[in-house]
Amino acid sequence: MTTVGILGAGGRMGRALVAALADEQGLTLGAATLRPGHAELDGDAGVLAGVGALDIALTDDLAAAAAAVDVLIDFTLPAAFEDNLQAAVSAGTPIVIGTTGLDAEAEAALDGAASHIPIVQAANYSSGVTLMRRLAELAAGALGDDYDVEILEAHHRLKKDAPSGTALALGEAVAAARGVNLTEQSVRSRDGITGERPVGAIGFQTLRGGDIVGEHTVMLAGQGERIELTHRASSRDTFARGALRAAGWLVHQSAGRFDMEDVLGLSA
Ligand SMILES: NC(=O)c1ccc[n+]([C@@H]2O[C@H](COP(=O)([O-])OP(=O)(O)OC[C@H]3O[C@@H](n4cnc5c(N)ncnc54)[C@H](O)[C@@H]3O)[C@@H](O)[C@H]2O)c1
Ligand SMILES: O=C(O)C1=N[C@H](C(=O)O)CCC1
Repeated sequence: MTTVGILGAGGRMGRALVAALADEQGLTLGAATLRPGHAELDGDAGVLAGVGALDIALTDDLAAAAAAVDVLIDFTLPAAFEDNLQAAVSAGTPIVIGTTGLDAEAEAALDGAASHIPIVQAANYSSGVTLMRRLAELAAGALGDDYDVEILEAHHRLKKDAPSGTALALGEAVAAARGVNLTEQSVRSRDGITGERPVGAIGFQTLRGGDIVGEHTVMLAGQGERIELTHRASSRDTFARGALRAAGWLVHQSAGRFDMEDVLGLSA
């Protein structure tokens, strides 16, 4: 049995992961952390997740949690990321990263850590979005600059980062297909007299409201037609199941940096 440590077990995704683990074959909850000062510290992780007692106490002792399990899963916040990664490296424990909104410094830290431990990172652990990235790459490469790409995303009102990590990953797929740099081609807002749309721009539109779990559309608009690739997540369980699948796969890998395409066997 593979033991899993959930970092940020009090969050929306943390609770979804603990709940999904309760009926997952071959994986079991081994540790669950909360941020220091959290009101539920020392409580039971299963009770907080709404699936009944699992006999795993919620802790803020990151080092002990990392040392106690076979694999860690991090869906927290960028501010917690550095400590989480350092704890994984110090304990030699593989880690699955779901946290989005990471900056260039955090990405560089990931590169360094990947020479010590196996790491999977994905902005979206659903199989559907993993396939959609491939479809977006194929469509953008085939259609070229005559088709304007706009990436639309919608999430719940509590989401803290924008555009979503998934939208940016879809943008990277389009940029790779076109052989351009995403940062140089991105248009993230429009207001006032913007002028005509630059050829080759990759636009991002962000919507926030209510309890929307996560929706993404890649629109490729040409003359007289447009294609729209859309993914709608209706439950966080789809992200949680994907991350658990990644965790089960990661414990059999050597040190290195992987993504969800590697986990699903879609890598070229
Ligand atoms: N990759 C994916 O498939 C996917 C899916 C959903 C969400 N996400 C991302 O996961 C992250 C979390 O999303 P969420 O909706 O669960 O947010 P959330 O705000 O509900 O949860 C984040 C949790 O992290 C906790 N936290 C902060 N610092 C901590 C620390 N030092 N130790 C332990 N816990 C700490 C917070 O207290 C909070 O409970 C976001 O970055 C989000 O974009 C990724
Ligand atoms: O709820 C969130 O936050 C989500 N974040 C990920 C992202 O930023 O792409 C995945 C979808 C849900």
